[in-house]
Amino acid sequence: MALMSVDDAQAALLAGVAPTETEWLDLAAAGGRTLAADIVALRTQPPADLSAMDGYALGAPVASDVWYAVVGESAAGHGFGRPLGPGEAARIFTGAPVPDGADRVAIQEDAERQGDRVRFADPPPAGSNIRRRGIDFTEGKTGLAAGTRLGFGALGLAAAMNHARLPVRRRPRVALIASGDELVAPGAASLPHQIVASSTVALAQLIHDAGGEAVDLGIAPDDLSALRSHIRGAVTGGADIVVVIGGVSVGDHDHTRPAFAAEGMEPGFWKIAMRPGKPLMHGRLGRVHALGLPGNPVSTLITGLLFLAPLVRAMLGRADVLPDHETAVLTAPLRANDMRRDFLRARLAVEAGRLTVTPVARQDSSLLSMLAQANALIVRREFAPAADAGEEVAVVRV
Ligand SMILES: Nc1nc2c(c(=O)[nH]1)N[C@H]1C(S)=C(S)[C@@H](COP(=O)(O)OP(=O)(O)OC[C@H]3O[C@@H](n4cnc5c(N)ncnc54)[C@H](O)[C@@H]3O)O[C@H]1N2
Ligand code: MOO
Repeated sequence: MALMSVDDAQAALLAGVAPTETEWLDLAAAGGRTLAADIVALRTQPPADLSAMDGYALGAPVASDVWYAVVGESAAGHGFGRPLGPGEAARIFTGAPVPDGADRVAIQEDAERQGDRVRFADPPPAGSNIRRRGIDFTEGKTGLAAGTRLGFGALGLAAAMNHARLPVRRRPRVALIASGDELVAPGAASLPHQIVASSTVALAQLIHDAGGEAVDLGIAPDDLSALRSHIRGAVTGGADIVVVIGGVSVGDHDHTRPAFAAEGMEPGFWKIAMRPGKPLMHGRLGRVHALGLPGNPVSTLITGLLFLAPLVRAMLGRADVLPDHETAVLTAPLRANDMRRDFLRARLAVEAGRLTVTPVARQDSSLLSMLAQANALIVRREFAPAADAGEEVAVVRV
C-alpha cells in the first residue's frame, strides 16, 4: 500500500471541517478562547481629544515669551466646561479632555508658574501631547476578526471596545482512548509486562494548548468488542473527535481500524510517509472525526502535533491551523533522507544571534526521555540530501 504524503493527509483531514457552535462568555472567562464572529467597536477610542501628559493646555502663543492666564483645570473623567480664549491656559492631566480652543499641551516641567499665570520659554508646536479622538479605533469598525485567539492583547481591546461578553467557539471535545492489554494508569505500574499509559495526559495537554477539551475515556484492552464499546461511548458522549492511541498497525492485536470500521467509519487515510507516525489513520463516523494515532509515545505526540492539534484549531475557525515552520542553522551533519518525511527531535538555541538546532542523541519513537529534551522538530523533506553543519533546515517548535 502506497504511503500518503504528510501534506496530502493534512489537506484531506482539514478539508471542509465544520466549526463548533457559538457560545457567549463574559470577558473574564473568554481568555484563550477563539472568536466566533468579527467584533466591532461599540465606541470610539479615545472618545475625545485627550492629553498625553500632565501640564497645560494652550492655544497658539500670541507673542513669544507670553504669559497665559490659568483659568481652570481639566482632569481625567471630567470635562472642562467652556472653550479657552486667546491667551488662556488650563491646567491639564494625562487622559483629560483637551478643552476646545486649545491645540497643544505643554508639559509641566517646562512651565514657569506664577500664581494664576504661566509661561513657557519654548512653547511646543501645535498638536503636541494630544491624543486625537479615534486614533486607537472608531465606532462601527471591526477591531477583532473571527478566528482570533483571545490572548491578553485581544481581550484588552475587546473590553476597550465596550464589550462585556464575547461570542466564542465551543471547545472541540476530544475523547482519548488508550488501547493495549499492557497499559496501566500512571502511578499504578508494578509488573514487568506493564507499561504506563503516558500518552493520554500528554495528548490532553496538547489538546488544551490547541483550544480543545480532552476527555479521558481510560484504557481499552486488546479486544475488538471492548474497543468498540469505548468508541460508542465516546460518540454518544458528544465527542467531536475520537482518538484511539495505539493498535493502528498491522499486528494481530491491532484492533483500532477494525473497531472504527465496525462502528460504521467512512475510511479516510491510513499510513503516511512520515517518521515517526507512519500508521496514522483517519476516518469519519458521521460528523465525528475518528483518529487512530500510532502507539509509540513519540509517534503519538508528533502525529498529535501535526494532525490532531490542527484539526482542533480548524474546528475553532482559526486561520493559523498548521504549525509554523521556521529556519535554523544545523550544528551537526544529517544523513540523506528516504521517502518518509522525518521529524527529528531537536533542541533550538540562540548562538551568536542565530537560531541553531541540534538533534537529540537518539531518535527511536519510543523514547520519551528524548522528546522531553526536545523543544523543536527538524523537518527533513522526503529524499532530502545529506546536510552539513552550518546549513539551514526547517524546524517546528514543540
Ligand atoms: N510489521 C509492522 N510492524 C509495525 C509497523 C509496520 O508498519 N509494520 N509500524 C511500526 C510503527 S512505525 C509504529 S509507530 C508502531 C505503532 O503501532 P500501534 O499503533 O499498533 O501501537 P501498539 O503496537 O499498540 O503500541 C506500540 C508501542 O507503544 C506503546 N504504547 C501504546 N499505547 C501507549 C500509551 N497510551 N502510552 C504509552 N505507550 C503506549 C506500546 O506499549 C508499544 O510498546 O507499530 C510498529 N510496528
Ligand atoms: O512511525 Mo513509527 O511511529 O516510526 O515508530
